Amino acid sequence: FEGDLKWDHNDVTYRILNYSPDLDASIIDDAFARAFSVWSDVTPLTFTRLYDGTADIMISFGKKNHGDPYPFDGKDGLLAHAYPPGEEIKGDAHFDDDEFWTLGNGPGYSLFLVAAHEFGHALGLEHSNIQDALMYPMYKYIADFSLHQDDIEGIQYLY
Ligand SMILES: O=C(O)[C@@H](Cc1c[nH]c2ccccc12)NS(=O)(=O)c1ccc(-c2ccc(I)cc2)cc1
Ligand SMILES: [Ca+2]
Ligand SMILES: [Ca+2]
Ligand SMILES: [Zn+2]
Ligand SMILES: [Zn+2]
Repeated sequence: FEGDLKWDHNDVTYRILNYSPDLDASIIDDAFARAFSVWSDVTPLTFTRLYDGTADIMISFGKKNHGDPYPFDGKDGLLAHAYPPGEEIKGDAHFDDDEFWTLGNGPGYSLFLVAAHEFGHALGLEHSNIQDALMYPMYKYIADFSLHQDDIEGIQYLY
């Protein structure tokens, strides 16, 4: 998944291809929009939602084998993955629908937090070794989330 690529345009587009049954569609739409604004707040990037055709970041939920060489693994373990910027599958974000997607601190994983992390990868970021950074490789629930300086430096280095 690694690549030191970045988007060659700032007006990045995304499309939500399908939904998880765990949350209302409008809640999922909003979680993704908020996850994109985490990054647009600190860069010249804009994120525009498309409802058909091909967008840079094609978002989908899937289970186990879902059409690429990186199958998901059932509940827990792998939560999601996103490809670094580029054509076709590059930039796309896939979420494991064997997870229970939520927003609060209850059981399951925060779709907002995981999406914000995945979109970091979709923009070209790799993992951080700072525990409080969004791009740290381990999921943890954060109530009132804000980007860590390391995340900001990383994305501003690229864009
Ligand atoms: O890191 C990921 O994006 C995926 C895919 C992946 C696995 N190995 C690598 C190595 C390099 C990049 C991505 C991945 N791994 S994951 O176990 O599904 C995972 C997803 C999100 C997070 C995460 C979410 C929210 C916060 I805050 C911090 C980490 C940790 C781990
Ligand atoms: Ca793409
Ligand atoms: Ca999983
Ligand atoms: Zn995939
Ligand atoms: Zn990651």
